[in-house]
Amino acid sequence: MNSLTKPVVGHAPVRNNPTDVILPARPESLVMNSGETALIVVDMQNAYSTKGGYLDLAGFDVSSTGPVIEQIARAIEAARAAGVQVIFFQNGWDSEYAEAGGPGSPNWHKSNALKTMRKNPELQGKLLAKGTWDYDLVDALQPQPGDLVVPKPRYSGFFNTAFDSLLRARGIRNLVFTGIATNVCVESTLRDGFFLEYFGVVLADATHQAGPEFVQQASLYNIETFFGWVSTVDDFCSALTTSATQGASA
Ligand SMILES: C/C(=C/NC(N)=O)C(=O)O
Repeated sequence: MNSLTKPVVGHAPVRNNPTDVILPARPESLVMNSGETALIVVDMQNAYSTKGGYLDLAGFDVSSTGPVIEQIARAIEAARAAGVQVIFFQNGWDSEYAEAGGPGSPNWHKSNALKTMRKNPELQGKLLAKGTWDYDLVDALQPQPGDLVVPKPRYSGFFNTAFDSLLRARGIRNLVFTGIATNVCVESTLRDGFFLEYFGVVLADATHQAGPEFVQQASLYNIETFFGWVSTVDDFCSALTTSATQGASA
């Protein structure tokens, strides 16, 4: 049975409107109204995808993030053309790292960015601090008018941010995730969204893990099996194009 012959689920489970999109996904296809859907671009900053950025300096492999950036650019273009809200997350803290928390915060102990700076004092102030190259979104993925940018201080984009309010004010119920890292901020945000009744889908080929390849597979397994759905950039782009064509001829 392929994904299209499986049951179709979603917030709008009957396709009754030209702006409804059927997105092939695992474990089953989803019906999503494009006006109730946002494309989420998680932390596509130099820190997470560029050589010389935080993840690279902390010893994680970022050598294959180039194709992921290209896939995200395709998804963004298709979303903008279809009127799907694009939301960029940007992870990090103020230049004094007050928002990162001190020793009283588990974040201070677990953040590999903070640990890398403590081990290499010459890097102090350079990693994930607002206003630095490391914090900046990569050149190839820049917000345009109409997109939203949400700064976030922890792995989950729902924590201490305006994200949930921005979504609820716009009637958005479906979150289509891209970005880095699948197993950290993407999965954390998708999981929190699940608890808040959002339908979360990850475009697997527009994401990249922090760590060995098996954590990418583990995250996708977790999402497909417990928290949401898994699709691809090709399927997302074709679903939006098909819906636009049908809307135009309706
Ligand atoms: C490891 C890590 C991941 N962040 C993310 N954007 O998924 C971090 O921020 O330390």
